[in-house]
Amino acid sequence: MSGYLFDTPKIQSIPVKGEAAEYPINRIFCVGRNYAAHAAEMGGEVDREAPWYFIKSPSAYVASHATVPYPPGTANFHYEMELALGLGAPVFRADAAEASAAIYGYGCALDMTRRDRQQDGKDHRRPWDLGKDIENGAVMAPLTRASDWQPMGQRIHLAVNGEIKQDASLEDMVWTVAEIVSHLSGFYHLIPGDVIMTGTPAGVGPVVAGDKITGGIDGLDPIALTLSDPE
Ligand SMILES: CC(=O)CC(=O)C(=O)O
Repeated sequence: MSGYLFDTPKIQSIPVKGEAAEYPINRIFCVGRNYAAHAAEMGGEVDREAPWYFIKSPSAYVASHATVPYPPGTANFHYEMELALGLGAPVFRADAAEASAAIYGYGCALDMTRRDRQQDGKDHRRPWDLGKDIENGAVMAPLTRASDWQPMGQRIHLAVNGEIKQDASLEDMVWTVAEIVSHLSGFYHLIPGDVIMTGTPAGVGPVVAGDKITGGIDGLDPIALTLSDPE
């Protein structure tokens, strides 16, 4: 082969606290309904048998503190504040201890959602791609290495224009990060660069052009996103 027919998109990467090099994104997995109160506000229940997932394209990534246009194809665009983790070692069919040891770091994330398109998918028993896989819809703040921070029931919160909308504890997660990585490794050969967003607590809601979203998890770099007018 003598090269590609056209230029390929650059690899998306997340800054890491205290590191010059960035964390290159391979895949973005997202856990659905990992907080009972959010499952209830969506009219559902958590699945206690096993976690379940949807996927966002790496090209959906945007760095925290960006200003991005209100996306096309929705009249009900929602924020979802989440804890994200990035893997730093390969794992396949890992137990919880191996899974935990493979986590490179953690960061705040926003799983931006076209709620109307997601509902459409649910109503017609179709996939959620248009609801979840959104350009600029996988927002991530810089990662903190796992050696410097571990999830231990820290506060997770989000505000829109300064008004608190989501406020919970990481202890409320149905599936722990080790359980999630272990379970997902039963389906994929997970590798460094694979990112997992671990689900959102209750209090999701709509945003409009001009809104500023800010969020945080105690001990991690905060996250922000501002919405400008649609293109
Ligand atoms: C019901 C959802 O929006 C799924 C999801 O993104 C989450 O629970 O987090």
